[in-house]
Amino acid sequence: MGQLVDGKWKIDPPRESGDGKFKRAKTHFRNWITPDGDAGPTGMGGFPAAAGRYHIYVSLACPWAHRTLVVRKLKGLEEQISVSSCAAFMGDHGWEFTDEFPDPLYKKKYVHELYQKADAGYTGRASVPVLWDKERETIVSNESAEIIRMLNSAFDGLGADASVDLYPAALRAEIDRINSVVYDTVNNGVYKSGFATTQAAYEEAATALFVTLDELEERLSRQRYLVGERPTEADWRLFTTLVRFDPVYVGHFKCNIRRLADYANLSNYLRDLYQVPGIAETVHIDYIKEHYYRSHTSVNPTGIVPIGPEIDLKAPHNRERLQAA
Ligand SMILES: N[C@@H](CCC(=O)N[C@@H](CS)C(=O)NCC(=O)O)C(=O)O
Repeated sequence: MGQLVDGKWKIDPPRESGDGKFKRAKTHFRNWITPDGDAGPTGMGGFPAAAGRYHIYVSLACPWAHRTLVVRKLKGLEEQISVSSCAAFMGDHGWEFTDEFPDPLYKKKYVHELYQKADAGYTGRASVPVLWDKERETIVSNESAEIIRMLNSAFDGLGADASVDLYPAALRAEIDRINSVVYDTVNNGVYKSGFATTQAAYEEAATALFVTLDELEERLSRQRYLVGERPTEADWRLFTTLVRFDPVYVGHFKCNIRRLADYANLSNYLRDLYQVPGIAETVHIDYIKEHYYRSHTSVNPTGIVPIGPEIDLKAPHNRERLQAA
Protein backbone atom coordinates (compact mmCIF):
# COMPACT_ATOMS: atom_id res chain seq x y z
CA MET A 1 0.00 0.00 0.00
CA GLY A 2 1.00 3.57 -0.25
CA GLN A 3 -0.23 7.10 -0.60
CA LEU A 4 0.44 10.33 -2.47
CA VAL A 5 2.73 12.91 -0.84
CA ASP A 6 2.88 16.25 -2.68
CA GLY A 7 1.60 14.45 -5.75
CA LYS A 8 4.23 11.66 -5.66
CA TRP A 9 3.42 8.02 -4.87
CA LYS A 10 5.13 6.70 -1.71
CA ILE A 11 4.91 3.12 -0.55
CA ASP A 12 4.18 3.15 3.16
CA PRO A 13 3.91 0.73 6.06
CA PRO A 14 0.49 -0.27 7.45
CA ARG A 15 -1.21 2.67 9.12
CA GLU A 16 -1.30 2.83 12.85
CA SER A 17 -0.68 5.49 15.38
CA GLY A 18 2.02 4.03 17.64
CA ASP A 19 -0.46 2.38 20.02
CA GLY A 20 -1.32 -0.43 17.61
CA LYS A 21 -4.63 1.14 16.67
CA PHE A 22 -5.71 1.55 13.03
CA LYS A 23 -6.43 5.18 12.15
CA ARG A 24 -8.63 5.92 9.13
CA ALA A 25 -7.51 8.96 7.15
CA LYS A 26 -9.80 11.94 6.67
CA THR A 27 -11.17 12.43 3.16
CA HIS A 28 -10.01 15.36 1.09
CA PHE A 29 -12.39 15.98 -1.81
CA ARG A 30 -15.64 17.11 -0.23
CA ASN A 31 -17.58 18.87 -3.00
CA TRP A 32 -21.23 18.13 -3.68
CA ILE A 33 -23.32 17.59 -6.77
CA THR A 34 -26.45 19.69 -6.24
CA PRO A 35 -29.51 20.17 -8.48
CA ASP A 36 -28.40 23.67 -9.53
CA GLY A 37 -24.63 23.51 -9.02
CA ASP A 38 -24.63 25.62 -5.86
CA ALA A 39 -22.09 24.61 -3.24
CA GLY A 40 -23.24 21.84 -0.87
CA PRO A 41 -22.61 21.60 2.88
CA THR A 42 -18.85 21.40 2.21
CA GLY A 43 -16.53 22.18 -0.69
CA MET A 44 -17.03 24.33 -3.78
CA GLY A 45 -19.96 24.80 -6.12
CA GLY A 46 -19.93 24.14 -9.85
CA PHE A 47 -21.08 20.52 -9.92
CA PRO A 48 -24.70 20.59 -11.13
CA ALA A 49 -26.62 17.34 -11.48
CA ALA A 50 -26.56 16.28 -15.13
CA ALA A 51 -27.14 13.00 -16.91
CA GLY A 52 -23.96 11.42 -18.28
CA ARG A 53 -21.58 13.90 -16.67
CA TYR A 54 -20.40 11.91 -13.64
CA HIS A 55 -18.59 8.60 -13.17
CA ILE A 56 -17.96 6.57 -10.03
CA TYR A 57 -14.76 4.57 -9.69
CA VAL A 58 -15.24 1.74 -7.21
CA SER A 59 -13.67 -1.49 -6.17
CA LEU A 60 -16.29 -4.22 -5.90
CA ALA A 61 -14.47 -5.32 -2.72
CA CYS A 62 -14.76 -2.05 -0.88
CA PRO A 63 -17.66 -1.72 1.56
CA TRP A 64 -17.54 2.11 1.34
CA ALA A 65 -17.68 2.06 -2.46
CA HIS A 66 -20.39 -0.60 -2.31
CA ARG A 67 -22.70 1.96 -0.67
CA THR A 68 -22.58 4.06 -3.82
CA LEU A 69 -23.42 1.07 -6.05
CA VAL A 70 -26.42 0.26 -3.87
CA VAL A 71 -27.81 3.79 -3.86
CA ARG A 72 -27.20 4.25 -7.60
CA LYS A 73 -29.19 1.06 -8.17
CA LEU A 74 -32.03 1.90 -5.76
CA LYS A 75 -32.42 5.38 -7.22
CA GLY A 76 -32.40 4.03 -10.79
CA LEU A 77 -29.36 6.10 -11.78
CA GLU A 78 -27.59 3.57 -14.00
CA GLU A 79 -28.23 5.59 -17.15
CA GLN A 80 -27.25 8.92 -15.61
CA ILE A 81 -24.10 7.90 -13.74
CA SER A 82 -21.54 5.48 -15.15
CA VAL A 83 -19.50 3.16 -12.92
CA SER A 84 -16.39 1.06 -13.23
CA SER A 85 -14.39 -1.11 -10.86
CA CYS A 86 -10.65 -1.46 -10.51
CA ALA A 87 -9.11 -4.91 -10.09
CA ALA A 88 -9.43 -6.99 -6.92
CA PHE A 89 -5.75 -7.12 -6.05
CA MET A 90 -4.26 -4.02 -4.44
CA GLY A 91 -0.46 -4.01 -4.39
CA ASP A 92 2.31 -1.52 -3.72
CA HIS A 93 0.81 1.00 -6.12
CA GLY A 94 -2.63 0.86 -4.59
CA TRP A 95 -5.76 0.13 -6.61
CA GLU A 96 -4.91 -0.97 -10.16
CA PHE A 97 -6.67 -1.04 -13.49
CA THR A 98 -6.22 -4.12 -15.70
CA ASP A 99 -7.48 -5.39 -19.05
CA GLU A 100 -10.40 -6.99 -17.22
CA PHE A 101 -11.01 -3.91 -15.06
CA PRO A 102 -9.86 -0.95 -17.17
CA ASP A 103 -10.13 2.78 -16.58
CA PRO A 104 -12.81 3.61 -19.15
CA LEU A 105 -12.12 7.35 -19.15
CA TYR A 106 -8.34 7.80 -19.35
CA LYS A 107 -6.85 4.27 -19.56
CA LYS A 108 -4.81 4.97 -16.43
CA LYS A 109 -2.91 2.17 -14.72
CA TYR A 110 -3.59 3.14 -11.13
CA VAL A 111 -6.30 4.96 -9.18
CA HIS A 112 -3.68 7.26 -7.68
CA GLU A 113 -3.14 8.72 -11.17
CA LEU A 114 -6.72 10.02 -11.07
CA TYR A 115 -5.91 11.83 -7.85
CA GLN A 116 -2.78 13.29 -9.48
CA LYS A 117 -4.89 14.43 -12.43
CA ALA A 118 -7.35 16.12 -10.09
CA ASP A 119 -4.66 17.75 -7.95
CA ALA A 120 -1.01 17.52 -8.99
CA GLY A 121 0.14 18.33 -5.44
CA TYR A 122 -2.30 16.09 -3.56
CA THR A 123 -1.22 14.50 -0.30
CA GLY A 124 -3.37 11.69 1.01
CA ARG A 125 -4.77 8.25 0.33
CA ALA A 126 -5.85 7.20 -3.14
CA SER A 127 -9.03 5.52 -1.96
CA VAL A 128 -12.23 4.42 -3.64
CA PRO A 129 -14.97 5.40 -4.19
CA VAL A 130 -14.07 8.36 -6.40
CA LEU A 131 -16.91 10.46 -7.79
CA TRP A 132 -15.45 11.92 -10.98
CA ASP A 133 -16.67 14.86 -13.06
CA LYS A 134 -16.03 14.04 -16.74
CA GLU A 135 -16.61 17.64 -17.77
CA ARG A 136 -14.25 19.42 -15.38
CA GLU A 137 -12.02 16.31 -15.27
CA THR A 138 -11.66 16.32 -11.53
CA ILE A 139 -12.77 14.60 -8.35
CA VAL A 140 -16.04 15.84 -6.91
CA SER A 141 -15.86 13.71 -3.78
CA ASN A 142 -14.07 10.71 -2.33
CA GLU A 143 -16.34 10.45 0.71
CA SER A 144 -18.89 7.67 0.34
CA ALA A 145 -21.16 8.94 3.13
CA GLU A 146 -21.61 12.18 1.19
CA ILE A 147 -21.75 10.63 -2.28
CA ILE A 148 -24.76 8.53 -1.28
CA ARG A 149 -26.55 11.64 -0.01
CA MET A 150 -25.97 13.38 -3.37
CA LEU A 151 -27.29 10.37 -5.26
CA ASN A 152 -30.28 10.24 -2.95
CA SER A 153 -31.42 13.78 -3.66
CA ALA A 154 -29.58 15.71 -6.39
CA PHE A 155 -30.88 13.76 -9.41
CA ASP A 156 -34.59 13.60 -8.59
CA GLY A 157 -35.39 16.18 -11.29
CA LEU A 158 -33.42 14.15 -13.84
CA GLY A 159 -35.22 10.84 -13.75
CA ALA A 160 -33.98 9.33 -10.49
CA ASP A 161 -36.67 7.44 -8.60
CA ALA A 162 -37.98 10.20 -6.32
CA SER A 163 -40.20 7.72 -4.47
CA VAL A 164 -37.04 6.24 -2.93
CA ASP A 165 -35.79 8.52 -0.15
CA LEU A 166 -33.09 6.90 1.95
CA TYR A 167 -32.69 9.90 4.22
CA PRO A 168 -36.20 11.21 4.95
CA ALA A 169 -36.27 14.46 6.91
CA ALA A 170 -38.39 13.05 9.73
CA LEU A 171 -35.97 10.19 10.39
CA ARG A 172 -32.66 12.01 10.05
CA ALA A 173 -31.80 12.34 13.73
CA GLU A 174 -32.30 8.62 14.35
CA ILE A 175 -30.50 7.62 11.14
CA ASP A 176 -27.54 9.84 12.11
CA ARG A 177 -27.46 8.35 15.61
CA ILE A 178 -27.39 4.77 14.32
CA ASN A 179 -24.90 5.63 11.56
CA SER A 180 -22.45 7.02 14.04
CA VAL A 181 -22.45 3.92 16.27
CA VAL A 182 -22.40 1.56 13.27
CA TYR A 183 -19.60 3.53 11.60
CA ASP A 184 -17.36 3.54 14.64
CA THR A 185 -17.86 -0.01 15.89
CA VAL A 186 -18.98 -2.00 12.83
CA ASN A 187 -18.04 -0.43 9.44
CA ASN A 188 -14.73 0.84 10.74
CA GLY A 189 -14.70 -1.58 13.70
CA VAL A 190 -13.88 -4.57 11.50
CA TYR A 191 -10.87 -2.67 10.10
CA LYS A 192 -9.77 -1.57 13.58
CA SER A 193 -9.91 -5.23 14.62
CA GLY A 194 -8.16 -6.57 11.52
CA PHE A 195 -5.43 -3.94 11.23
CA ALA A 196 -4.63 -3.68 14.96
CA THR A 197 -1.00 -4.41 15.68
CA THR A 198 -1.28 -4.95 19.44
CA GLN A 199 -3.38 -7.47 21.34
CA ALA A 200 -5.01 -4.71 23.38
CA ALA A 201 -6.03 -2.65 20.33
CA TYR A 202 -7.47 -5.75 18.64
CA GLU A 203 -9.42 -6.84 21.71
CA GLU A 204 -10.83 -3.36 22.26
CA ALA A 205 -12.10 -3.12 18.68
CA ALA A 206 -13.41 -6.68 18.43
CA THR A 207 -15.21 -6.41 21.77
CA ALA A 208 -16.90 -3.13 20.83
CA LEU A 209 -17.91 -4.61 17.47
CA PHE A 210 -19.76 -7.51 19.09
CA VAL A 211 -21.42 -5.29 21.69
CA THR A 212 -23.00 -3.40 18.79
CA LEU A 213 -23.88 -6.55 16.84
CA ASP A 214 -25.61 -7.92 19.96
CA GLU A 215 -27.60 -4.69 20.28
CA LEU A 216 -28.53 -4.71 16.60
CA GLU A 217 -29.63 -8.33 16.85
CA GLU A 218 -31.99 -7.36 19.64
CA ARG A 219 -33.31 -4.30 17.77
CA LEU A 220 -33.89 -6.34 14.63
CA SER A 221 -35.85 -8.97 16.57
CA ARG A 222 -38.54 -6.29 17.02
CA GLN A 223 -38.47 -4.38 13.76
CA ARG A 224 -37.77 -5.15 10.13
CA TYR A 225 -35.40 -2.22 9.45
CA LEU A 226 -33.15 -0.10 11.64
CA VAL A 227 -35.26 3.06 11.33
CA GLY A 228 -38.79 3.49 9.99
CA GLU A 229 -40.82 1.19 7.79
CA ARG A 230 -38.60 1.05 4.74
CA PRO A 231 -34.87 0.53 4.32
CA THR A 232 -32.93 3.75 4.85
CA GLU A 233 -29.34 4.82 4.47
CA ALA A 234 -28.69 3.33 7.93
CA ASP A 235 -29.61 -0.15 6.68
CA TRP A 236 -27.54 0.05 3.52
CA ARG A 237 -24.50 1.32 5.37
CA LEU A 238 -24.75 -1.68 7.69
CA PHE A 239 -25.51 -4.06 4.81
CA THR A 240 -22.19 -3.61 3.02
CA THR A 241 -20.29 -4.68 6.14
CA LEU A 242 -22.64 -7.54 7.03
CA VAL A 243 -22.42 -9.11 3.58
CA ARG A 244 -18.63 -9.31 3.97
CA PHE A 245 -18.75 -10.51 7.56
CA ASP A 246 -18.68 -14.31 7.40
CA PRO A 247 -16.77 -14.55 4.09
CA VAL A 248 -13.97 -12.18 5.20
CA TYR A 249 -14.11 -10.39 8.54
CA VAL A 250 -14.58 -13.48 10.75
CA GLY A 251 -11.41 -15.11 9.44
CA HIS A 252 -9.22 -12.44 7.88
CA PHE A 253 -9.91 -9.67 10.43
CA LYS A 254 -10.34 -12.02 13.44
CA CYS A 255 -13.88 -10.78 14.15
CA ASN A 256 -14.74 -14.20 15.42
CA ILE A 257 -16.53 -14.03 18.78
CA ARG A 258 -19.57 -15.06 16.78
CA ARG A 259 -20.31 -15.50 13.09
CA LEU A 260 -23.12 -13.58 11.47
CA ALA A 261 -24.73 -16.97 10.88
CA ASP A 262 -25.01 -17.30 14.67
CA TYR A 263 -27.30 -14.27 14.79
CA ALA A 264 -30.75 -15.33 13.58
CA ASN A 265 -32.14 -11.83 13.12
CA LEU A 266 -29.07 -10.22 11.60
CA SER A 267 -28.71 -13.14 9.17
CA ASN A 268 -32.30 -12.88 8.01
CA TYR A 269 -32.06 -9.09 7.86
CA LEU A 270 -29.00 -9.45 5.61
CA ARG A 271 -30.97 -11.80 3.32
CA ASP A 272 -33.94 -9.44 3.33
CA LEU A 273 -31.77 -6.57 2.09
CA TYR A 274 -29.83 -8.78 -0.33
CA GLN A 275 -33.12 -9.86 -1.93
CA VAL A 276 -34.26 -6.29 -2.65
CA PRO A 277 -34.45 -6.13 -6.48
CA GLY A 278 -31.14 -5.06 -8.03
CA ILE A 279 -29.02 -5.51 -4.90
CA ALA A 280 -27.70 -9.04 -5.50
CA GLU A 281 -25.95 -7.86 -8.67
CA THR A 282 -23.92 -5.36 -6.61
CA VAL A 283 -22.46 -8.18 -4.47
CA HIS A 284 -19.41 -10.09 -5.74
CA ILE A 285 -18.28 -12.45 -2.99
CA ASP A 286 -15.40 -14.11 -4.89
CA TYR A 287 -13.92 -10.75 -5.86
CA ILE A 288 -14.35 -9.51 -2.28
CA LYS A 289 -12.52 -12.51 -0.84
CA GLU A 290 -9.75 -12.28 -3.40
CA HIS A 291 -9.15 -8.62 -2.60
CA TYR A 292 -8.85 -8.92 1.16
CA TYR A 293 -7.02 -12.23 1.46
CA ARG A 294 -4.55 -11.52 -1.34
CA SER A 295 -3.89 -7.81 -0.84
CA HIS A 296 -3.31 -7.52 2.91
CA THR A 297 -0.03 -9.38 3.13
CA SER A 298 0.67 -8.04 6.62
CA VAL A 299 -2.47 -9.88 7.78
CA ASN A 300 -2.35 -12.94 5.48
CA PRO A 301 1.24 -13.40 4.19
CA THR A 302 0.50 -16.54 2.13
CA GLY A 303 -2.27 -14.83 0.18
CA ILE A 304 -4.29 -18.01 0.32
CA VAL A 305 -8.01 -17.39 -0.17
CA PRO A 306 -10.21 -19.70 1.91
CA ILE A 307 -12.76 -21.84 0.07
CA GLY A 308 -15.70 -21.29 2.42
CA PRO A 309 -17.93 -20.47 4.06
CA GLU A 310 -21.04 -21.66 2.27
CA ILE A 311 -23.79 -19.12 2.70
CA ASP A 312 -27.15 -18.85 1.01
CA LEU A 313 -28.25 -15.24 0.72
CA LYS A 314 -31.23 -16.28 -1.38
CA ALA A 315 -32.82 -18.42 1.35
CA PRO A 316 -36.18 -17.24 2.80
CA HIS A 317 -35.82 -14.55 5.46
CA ASN A 318 -39.30 -14.49 6.98
CA ARG A 319 -39.10 -10.81 7.99
CA GLU A 320 -42.33 -9.56 6.46
CA ARG A 321 -44.01 -10.53 9.76
CA LEU A 322 -42.15 -7.79 11.67
CA GLN A 323 -43.63 -4.42 12.52
CA ALA A 324 -42.24 -1.15 11.30
CA ALA A 325 -40.18 0.78 13.82
N1 LIG B 1 -13.83 7.72 3.83
C1 LIG B 1 -13.74 6.93 2.71
C2 LIG B 1 -12.98 5.64 2.96
C3 LIG B 1 -12.81 4.83 1.73
C4 LIG B 1 -11.76 3.73 1.91
O1 LIG B 1 -11.09 3.63 2.94
N2 LIG B 1 -11.61 2.89 0.87
C5 LIG B 1 -10.59 1.87 0.91
C6 LIG B 1 -11.06 0.59 0.26
S1 LIG B 1 -12.18 -0.35 1.22
C7 LIG B 1 -9.39 2.31 0.09
O2 LIG B 1 -9.55 2.69 -1.05
N3 LIG B 1 -8.21 2.20 0.67
C8 LIG B 1 -6.99 2.50 0.00
C9 LIG B 1 -6.11 3.39 0.84
O3 LIG B 1 -6.58 3.89 1.87
O4 LIG B 1 -4.98 3.56 0.46
C10 LIG B 1 -15.15 6.66 2.22
O5 LIG B 1 -15.99 6.19 2.99
O6 LIG B 1 -15.42 6.97 1.07
